[in-house]
Amino acid sequence: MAATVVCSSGNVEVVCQSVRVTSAMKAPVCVLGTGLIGGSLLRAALAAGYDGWGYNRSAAGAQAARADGFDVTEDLPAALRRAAGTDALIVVGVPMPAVDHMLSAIASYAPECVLTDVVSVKAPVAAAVRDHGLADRYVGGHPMAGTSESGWAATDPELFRDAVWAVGVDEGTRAEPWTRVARLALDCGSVVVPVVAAEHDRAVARISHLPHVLAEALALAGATGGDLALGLAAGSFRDGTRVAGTAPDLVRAICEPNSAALLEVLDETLTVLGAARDSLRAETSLADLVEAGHDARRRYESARRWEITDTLPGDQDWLERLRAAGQRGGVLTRLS
Ligand SMILES: NC(=O)c1ccc[n+]([C@@H]2O[C@H](COP(=O)([O-])OP(=O)(O)OC[C@H]3O[C@@H](n4cnc5c(N)ncnc54)[C@H](O)[C@@H]3O)[C@@H](O)[C@H]2O)c1
Ligand SMILES: O=C(O)C(=O)C[C@]1(C(=O)O)C=C[C@@H](O)C=C1
Repeated sequence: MAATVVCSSGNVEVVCQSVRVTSAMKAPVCVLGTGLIGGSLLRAALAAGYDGWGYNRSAAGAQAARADGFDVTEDLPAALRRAAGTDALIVVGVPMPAVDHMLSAIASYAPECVLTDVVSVKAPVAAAVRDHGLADRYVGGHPMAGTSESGWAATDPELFRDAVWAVGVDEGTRAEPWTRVARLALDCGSVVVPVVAAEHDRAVARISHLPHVLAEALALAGATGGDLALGLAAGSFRDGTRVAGTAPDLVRAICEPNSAALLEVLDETLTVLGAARDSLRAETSLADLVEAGHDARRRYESARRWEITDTLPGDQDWLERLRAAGQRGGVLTRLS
């Protein structure tokens, strides 16, 4: 059934006609790592009519998913053998340090399946995929959604609703696997931003990795103020430190593989903070920082994405055209 869908969340607002999709078009998903993101993806895909199963390294994690009625095993070769020789789409849902292990297993047990991932950095995953000889079947992915919680207990099939989901348009990407990954993102309720790995990594250093580092620093500043400071803390401290509640190992796995881009934006930010410090020391005004920051926040709030309607995977020059559209704020909201 075709329906009008309005997707609206923060700076994402698009109106689209959904397309007729039958369950026969939906090849199964095999999710490696059923924590917050992989587990939410498995649940969202099943809710959208996909078949699917998962792997979790811990018996307790797999058991928790099974208790909720999901088909999750702690046997990685078994999960992959089940995908081998089928049209299953493999989704790598683990943190960056565990990616190499997943790719080795994929190369051994399911060498022909199309694969994607949800990892927060894209160039390091793409390099690992090349090292394992899997590049022709890989399309990078990154759902821009999450919480500070971890593990199966935190999963939510609605996590990706109205989110943006970055899908890689790097040199050599093939149309058929790209379409499958983009369709999964759309079926999970997201809109798709086409982006090349290096540009993705520079962008997320600014809007995700720097905020994680600043949240840690802000949490420290508050805690150093002792009981009184923490007792007085209200909205600004709560919002600014929210992601410091994320598991430390995961924050490191998100930020450290993107160190070059993160260093660049950290240096920029230190310069801005240094100027604020100099102003306060000289007892002059904070106006420069505050007015520029206020304008920047308004730009974010009023930014509107637009729907890409003139390019589909497989069209002539589709990779270049999708890439250019993504850079200009375009999103794909449907695939025919
Ligand atoms: N948390 C977020 O907000 C967020 C958002 C978008 C993308 N991501 C990315 O998604 C991926 C998963 O993060 P998450 O938030 O779901 O974390 P999580 O801790 O909730 O889940 C991680 C999963 O990976 C598994 N895992 C970890 N190390 C492993 C290893 N060595 N071998 C096998 N399995 C292993 C864990 O058992 C768990 O199932 C990461 O790459 C992260 O960068 C996270
Ligand atoms: O909302 C959160 O809790 C998140 O941390 C999600 C968030 C982010 O916005 O920075 C974290 C890491 C990602 O790779 C993508 C999204």
